[in-house]
Amino acid sequence: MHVLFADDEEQIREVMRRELPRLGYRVTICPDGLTALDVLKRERIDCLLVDLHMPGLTGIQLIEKAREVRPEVEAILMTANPDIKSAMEAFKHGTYLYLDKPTKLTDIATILGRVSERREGRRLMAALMHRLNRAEGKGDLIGEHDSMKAVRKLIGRVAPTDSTVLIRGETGCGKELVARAIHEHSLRADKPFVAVNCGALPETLIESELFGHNKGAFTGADMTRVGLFEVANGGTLFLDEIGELPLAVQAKLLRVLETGDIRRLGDNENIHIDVRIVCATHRDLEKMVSEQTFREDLMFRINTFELRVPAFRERIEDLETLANHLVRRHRRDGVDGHLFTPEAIDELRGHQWPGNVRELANVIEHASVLCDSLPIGVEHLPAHFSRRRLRDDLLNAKPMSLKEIEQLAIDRAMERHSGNKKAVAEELGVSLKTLYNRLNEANENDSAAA
Ligand SMILES: Nc1ncnc2c1ncn2[C@@H]1O[C@H](COP(=O)(O)OP(=O)(O)OP(=O)(O)O)[C@@H](O)[C@H]1O
Repeated sequence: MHVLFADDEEQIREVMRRELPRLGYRVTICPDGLTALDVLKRERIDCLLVDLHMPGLTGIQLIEKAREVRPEVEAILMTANPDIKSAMEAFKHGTYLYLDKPTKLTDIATILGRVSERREGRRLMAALMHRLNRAEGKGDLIGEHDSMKAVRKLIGRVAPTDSTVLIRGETGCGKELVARAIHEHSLRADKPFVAVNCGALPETLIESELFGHNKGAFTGADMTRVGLFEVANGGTLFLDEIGELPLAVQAKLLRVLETGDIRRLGDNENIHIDVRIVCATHRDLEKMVSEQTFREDLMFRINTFELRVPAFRERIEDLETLANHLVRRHRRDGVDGHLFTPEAIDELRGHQWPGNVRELANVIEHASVLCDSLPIGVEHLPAHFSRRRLRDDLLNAKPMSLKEIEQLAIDRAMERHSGNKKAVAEELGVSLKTLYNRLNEANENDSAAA
């Protein structure tokens, strides 16, 4: 970390010149604010450690100007005459700490250590966001089918309100993506979007995950933990698979939705939170209400606005656009031109997609790994696609002899592996010699027939 230290007191400058490098930091020392600003314009400074009163430019003015040149720079202000007014002004310009002078070297070492960790945390966060965007895409809802246009229109309507939204649809059809889009188009877009899968946590954990707990609240609670409602404060909490929520937690959730207050496990105090709730389910909540496994009052509270995401097979016309989008998520190389052969698109279009777009995303990931250079062909798709095609061929064909069926299996495998006989023999479980014999026989039969 490169630290810029600015102070008009020579003695303290000398101490810092000697001690900061010992703590492992690169350091530039300046006698006043103007010189410091000059350095800031030329060098990549990570952290400012500056005196408040300096000739030319005060510490606060320096921090304010520094934001224009290096918005990400960390700033610590020191003063021998602290007062609330200057402290508030300093914090307004994003000062991290306001310190009383003289400050002990050990304290400066601790504070710089914290700043360094904070910077690392930010870097890690940026890297994770980058990976997340690569893995999940930027959250664009792809699809030009009328049903998807209608979904986008509804998102545009409901997003700017604070209404609770219930998203319905089969598993993998894009409910979380819709929830994210609602958040991104809302007035809360710059606040957190927190997603929790209510079905993925055991009943004992879900409550503390949502509401948090105090140290000692239950066996194993060895430290206080903030719940996801608090993490999402100001933003949106997406409760996926809401139908999986145990009845006891449903009652607590209803209370939170009605009062806006949560209480950590083991705590007596209420905490007021401002969170927009978006829920999703693939279950039939009405049926669950009649079976008394889902609270009717909670259902009425969460379905203020309902949005149904159509199953992928109902908008299969979007397959090619979606498939292209998903390939781009995985490939770093040139992704222009034809990404799929027409045969591969036909294969994909013929599938029923019970796992919806998630299933397509998995198939595309599989194909992307196998395909060295685009376009993706039938041979890159998972084996069940060609088995399905073989089965369809057999079902639709007129009666065939065993020999003809064998020949069809060989033809399909040859297509799949682009004529690579070793791979074909392996897949069909025969030796290379047997495969050559069968191919020769087929050629002889073809010539005889001609
Ligand atoms: N319209 C779409 N455009 C682009 N990608 C999509 C679309 N729909 C779904 N996906 C992708 O498909 C995958 C599954 O989507 P998502 O997680 O939103 O589905 P879900 O309905 O919430 O699933 P589950 O019911 O299992 O929670 C994700 O990788 C998502 O990015």
